[in-house]
Amino acid sequence: LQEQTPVFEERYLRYISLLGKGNFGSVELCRYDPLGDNTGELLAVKKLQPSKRSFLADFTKEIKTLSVLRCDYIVRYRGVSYSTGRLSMSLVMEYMPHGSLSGYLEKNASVGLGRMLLFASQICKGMEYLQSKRYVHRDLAARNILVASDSLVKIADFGLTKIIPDDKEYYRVTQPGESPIFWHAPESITESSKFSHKSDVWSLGVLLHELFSDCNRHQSPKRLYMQRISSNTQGPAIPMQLLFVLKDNWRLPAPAHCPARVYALIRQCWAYSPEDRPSFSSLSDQIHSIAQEETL
Ligand SMILES: C[C@H](Nc1nc(-c2c[nH]c3ncc(Cl)cc23)ncc1F)C(=O)NCC(F)(F)F
Repeated sequence: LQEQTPVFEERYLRYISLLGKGNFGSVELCRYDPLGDNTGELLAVKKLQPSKRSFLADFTKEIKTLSVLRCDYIVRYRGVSYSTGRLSMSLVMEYMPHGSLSGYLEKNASVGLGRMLLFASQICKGMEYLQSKRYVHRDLAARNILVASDSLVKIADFGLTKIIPDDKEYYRVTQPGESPIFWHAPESITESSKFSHKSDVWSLGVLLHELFSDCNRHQSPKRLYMQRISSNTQGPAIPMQLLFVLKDNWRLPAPAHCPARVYALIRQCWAYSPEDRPSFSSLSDQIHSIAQEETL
């Protein structure tokens, strides 16, 4: 890791509570309190479960990914903490007091159109920045957006992020883990498992659908897709059934109370062929003009 990686001494990281679990380990709320007087700052510490070597390699890659990112709309990396005892390391990030966007919207159903569009444009700007670094997030979903304040959200969870090689326009995944296929573009679901900035645009469309459904789990992408592909399919049939309805040009229906112009924008993100999908900067512009019209 680069020498400028700040190191937080484990002995001053005081555990407060568990923020959440992932298949890698867990994220804990800690206070970094070297003075021992509770004046230290709150931090989110991602602890890797003591596990297989591959996890450590991926973890180090995630740390390298995050450490070069400097953007107001991306969760801020703070450094690392080494635990001598367990010979493992933790990733230290800024703590976002309002938690994930999905949790926030379930708690605050009164988020108006103006703020929804503000959140959408912030996520687009964060994705524009990621694209400028040739990063493909690959796991864009409301559960992976964090809420800093009532007017600021940030993209988080770079565990699946890949860098597109300079000579290519996409990244091909060899070992797709348990992928969130209901957020994946068709070309990422088929055997080719291709991921690009345009497949991130597809996932952003699904994220906007969640946003304008207030992340209501009864209208979640997974629930709606499973209803459509007749929920009696189990196992391997699901990706194929999903591809079938997408090829047949079926898409998630407009969420209740979703303005027609917003749903039209979401549908652009779900163009079957990647090159027909808009760029993040075009999406930002369109969201901006919708915000001006709709909130007049
Ligand atoms: C496993 C962890 N899960 C959770 N994290 C938090 C959280 C609150 N505040 C936070 N501040 C900084 C961080 Cl990194 C997480 C949180 N809240 C609920 C969770 F279930 C996680 O990383 N989730 C991915 C993402 F960060 F994108 F939401």
